[in-house]
Amino acid sequence: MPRTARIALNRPLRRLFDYLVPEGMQVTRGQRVQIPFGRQQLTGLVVETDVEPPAGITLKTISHALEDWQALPPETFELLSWASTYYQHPLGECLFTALPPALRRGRPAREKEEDSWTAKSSGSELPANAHRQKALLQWMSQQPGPASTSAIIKAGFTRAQVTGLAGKELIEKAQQDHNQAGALLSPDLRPTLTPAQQNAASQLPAGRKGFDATLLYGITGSGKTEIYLHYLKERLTDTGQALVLVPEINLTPQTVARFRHYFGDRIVVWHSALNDGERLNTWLKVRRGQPVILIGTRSAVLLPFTGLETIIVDEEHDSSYKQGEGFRYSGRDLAVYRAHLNKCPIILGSATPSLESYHNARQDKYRLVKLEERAKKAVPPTLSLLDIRSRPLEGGLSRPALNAIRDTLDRGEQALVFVNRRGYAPVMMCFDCGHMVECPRCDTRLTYHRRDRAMRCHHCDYQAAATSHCPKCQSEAFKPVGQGTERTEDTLAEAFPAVPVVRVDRDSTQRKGSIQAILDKVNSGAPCVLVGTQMLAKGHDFPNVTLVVVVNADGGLFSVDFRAPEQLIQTLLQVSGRAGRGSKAGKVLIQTCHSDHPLLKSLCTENYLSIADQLMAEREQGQFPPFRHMAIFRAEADTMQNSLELLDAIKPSASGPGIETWGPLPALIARRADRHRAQLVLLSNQRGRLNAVLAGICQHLDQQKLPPKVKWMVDVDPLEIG
Ligand SMILES: Nc1ncnc2c1ncn2[C@@H]1O[C@H](COP(=O)(O)OP(=O)(O)OP(=O)(O)O)[C@@H](O)[C@H]1O
Ligand SMILES: [Zn+2]
Repeated sequence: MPRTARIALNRPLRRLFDYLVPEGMQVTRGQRVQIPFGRQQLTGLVVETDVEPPAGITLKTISHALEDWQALPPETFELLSWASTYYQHPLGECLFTALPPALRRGRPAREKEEDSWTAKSSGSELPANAHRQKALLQWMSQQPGPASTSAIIKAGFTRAQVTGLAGKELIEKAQQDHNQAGALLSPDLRPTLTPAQQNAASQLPAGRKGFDATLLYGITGSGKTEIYLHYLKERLTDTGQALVLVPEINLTPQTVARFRHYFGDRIVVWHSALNDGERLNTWLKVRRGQPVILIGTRSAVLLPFTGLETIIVDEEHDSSYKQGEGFRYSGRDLAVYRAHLNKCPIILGSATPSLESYHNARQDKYRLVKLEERAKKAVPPTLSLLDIRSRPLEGGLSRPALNAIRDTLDRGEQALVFVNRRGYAPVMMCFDCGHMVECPRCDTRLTYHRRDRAMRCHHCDYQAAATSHCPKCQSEAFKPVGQGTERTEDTLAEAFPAVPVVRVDRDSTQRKGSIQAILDKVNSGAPCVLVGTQMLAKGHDFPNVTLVVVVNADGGLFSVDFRAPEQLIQTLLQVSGRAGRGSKAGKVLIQTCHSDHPLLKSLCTENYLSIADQLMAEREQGQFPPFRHMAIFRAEADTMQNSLELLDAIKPSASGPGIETWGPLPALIARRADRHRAQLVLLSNQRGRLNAVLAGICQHLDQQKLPPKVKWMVDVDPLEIG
């Protein structure tokens, strides 16, 4: 009998393709092959061999194998195929997500040598008309480190300009930067664990064999990173691999530097800022089984480890672990499954654990280890609510808050002001006719960005020039309403002209290297005020920040999303946790119009776990996750009717014993980028049953001929509803 293989393609298709295997070729599951497909040659991945092809079909033959080893080793393959079923995402796309872009395109799996460059001059010696070369030098001087040739070309310059500058010796070749920063620290300079840390560390799994999950609840500033380092030092063998998942790398470069102090070159990083060459090289290192400790964001969980000995997920509650589109996996949850497959321990660490993980700990599925003291001599900050109902505000800040900032600066310390919104103001309103400027493509208002005189939609890419009068009635009583980071920045700059006011949000950190410049300024310790969004809440360790002001805590208090209270508390505690991490005590002022709200009150008096217990009771009462499993079918179409019709049609198959459905209903933002969105929510306490129902509906929808403008997707364990 001729040999056959079943192949997955990088296509959104819930089907696989059978091919003949040429005489003498060895193929195994997970291997890359080149196949004829229509008139093209495509890269495929072998899913099964020696299959029985459907009768009556003439099979084509595999052209060749791209290598004689499996690009996806067995555990990685199994992880992805499990994820494909769990998240109801086509297997081909899941598998290809785990390959670096070069390998997806069928390129050879060989290390890519690439030159990187640093500028040696500002270009003053260049002739006046050498505009592009000057621009390139300027661009290079703004980069955080050496720039690779491909990054330079990606930024719009040419290879000729690079060779030109190199010929004039205005730039020079450099060592690649990504895996260099942070040198090995001599062991006697490493901190010894505090007694509280030692106690926590002693409860971590001793053996290396077998699945074992720990939830490490360590308050902000308790030194969880130090625990991870000691743990790895003790448990990891010289030949083993470790995976450390983090929500963000670029925002907190000091975390990687601390790992390098312990492990030097064994540390490799994986994140979205790597170029294709760096991705391929790192991927190959992991695939070859080199004993790396890989620090990476979400998708690092899909790397082809072959000798994984332990996994750490830092800030495990962070929503960035969940992929928001396409293959909507949770990096944290896949990490847990990966630890199962690898039979290795996993540590999930956070000061504000997700209710999902905490639920697992309460059910004894995870061991709970607590670390409730700050490292060094720091004490947790004191939190208080500042009722702003009848207070005049300047740029969102009340007098007492401004006074507290002044006192902090006068003492030579730093203050951090948290605002939940970037831009200048969330809406522009006419005080004559009441008109509020909306996005023409979405059911949202436009945010006013004063720095670049624009009004932008934060939900689609729409933008318009800002005007000084109402576009509807031409009145000049046309004003910004509400707070954004830019507006608070202006108020602070005016109130404290003698100190730098540093804004940290997606707009101010877009340029490469800007985050580093900001961190350098703050780490110098000189008095300054930081103002920013969420970005400031994440893992930073600024020892001289002693005051945190939350401009408005009320956003999440009355949301329809059942996760909103959990997320609000997590954000407030994380941002509060930036205060008083050094030797000086920290203080947190939370401005609110609801100072008698029980949730905010408990924030000031109770620890996170006891608040989590209360939130958990509410979840249990409403039978929300983690007490039931949730999935959402979303539909998008040119009209709301089309979206609702699609969901109405699947509702009967979604409703059955053991499954509750809500909807279909229009989404909270019903129109987004001119697409009308609706959703159908499914809830069940039987994961298997829910999964089977989802699979049936997906299969059915795949076979439907839908109108061209109608799209659907399924989100399992969604983080956002609405
Ligand atoms: N045993 C120790 N001795 C001295 N300093 C320590 C020790 N452990 C941690 N630190 C210091 O304490 C500070 C806080 O540690 P770390 O950043 O690891 O906290 P964390 O638990 O990750 O906090 P968060 O959750 O708020 O990000 C750091 O500056 C770290 O260097
Ligand atoms: Zn829009």
